[in-house]
Amino acid sequence: MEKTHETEADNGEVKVETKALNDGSLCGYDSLHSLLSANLKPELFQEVSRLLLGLNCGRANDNIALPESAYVVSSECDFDLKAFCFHADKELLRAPRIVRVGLIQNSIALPTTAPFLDQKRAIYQKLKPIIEAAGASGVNILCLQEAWMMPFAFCTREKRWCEFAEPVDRESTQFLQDFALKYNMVIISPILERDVNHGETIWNTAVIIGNHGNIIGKHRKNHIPRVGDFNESTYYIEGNTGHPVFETVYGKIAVNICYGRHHPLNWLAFGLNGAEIVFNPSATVGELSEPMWPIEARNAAIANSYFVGSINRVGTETFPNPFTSGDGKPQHADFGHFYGSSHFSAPDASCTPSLSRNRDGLLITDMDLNLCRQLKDKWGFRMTARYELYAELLAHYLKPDFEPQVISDPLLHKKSL
Ligand SMILES: NC(=O)NCCC(=O)O
Repeated sequence: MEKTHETEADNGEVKVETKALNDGSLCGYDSLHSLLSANLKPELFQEVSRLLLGLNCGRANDNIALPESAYVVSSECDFDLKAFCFHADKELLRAPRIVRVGLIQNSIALPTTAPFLDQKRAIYQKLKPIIEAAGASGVNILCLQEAWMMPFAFCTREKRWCEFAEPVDRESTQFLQDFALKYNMVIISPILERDVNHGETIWNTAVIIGNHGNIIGKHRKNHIPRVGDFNESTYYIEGNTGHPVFETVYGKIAVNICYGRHHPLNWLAFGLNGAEIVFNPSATVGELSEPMWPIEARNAAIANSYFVGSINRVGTETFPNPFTSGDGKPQHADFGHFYGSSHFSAPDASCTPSLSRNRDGLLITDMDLNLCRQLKDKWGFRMTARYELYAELLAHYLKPDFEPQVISDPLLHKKSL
């Protein structure tokens, strides 16, 4: 990381100096938004924001005020707290359907060398005030990050980390059920699942806890990465739960876990099943995916006329034994920096500024779900999608004798004069 400073020499020449920073910030700023806002003239920043964040009902996202107690907790417990609002047009025949949605990003609480039970308990302790702040702020639906109850140890390929896996009705779910009940809140809890009834198998799973503290259901990660240090297929395989949409008292929600965000058909399937908000709990690092991060979520929200809540871990998790990435590069003991930057994208192409790149955080956003149908009516993506064309292509593609439809230039191999 580097921080830039402008200095003026005696001859009036402006020199830009850079200073190395290793705190996970962007040149000393906690997000791209704050970097731009601090360095651009207001009229330029407004224009850049218009394109970078889009406009919602013709204007920039409004901030919303939260109870004072939430700000006090965020400063005492040192987590980023931001709150915004997506509006929809007023309709004559339907009342607004406004829900308050929260995303939590966090680093682990103890070194990965600490006893496992201590690590688990410390994460619970760390999350408690953040979840309480969400509840006290009236959050209706809250989503945590991928495998929130453990370090993201899947880079190591060591099987001892499987000990963190739990059946869906166990400790981590019980911990969250109390908050769901206390705050009348739906909670999405992405965990490492152990399915005892199916031979103790392990899955990357999101548990959906209803506002009565009940378990509504679960969804298992559909697409498992084999990229860089993301050696997750050493631990679990592709999910077998399809693309469920969970109808909750606050709206229809679905979960596209991390690497699934690179698969447009995965996003589409949740949309076809009627999702109004799709959460993307993730664990991903700067070097691998940061330029993709804001684009994929925003594109999914636009293409499928739903809201997307993107959550990423924060910080660097260092493991006791070094590992390699199979790319000839030196062995190392961490994934790199999990860059946080959790945010919401809306179907009208607008999105909120992101949470910090290097601090724990809670992002709260009000959204009028009427916006989903309004965008369907406006752009008609569902009506113009030509699904039958693609169904036919895919059916054909899956056959062993498939041949790509390529029309070659008959003069392809003719030498130029
Ligand atoms: N957790 C996970 O699936 N990470 C894969 C890397 C990425 O998709 O950015």
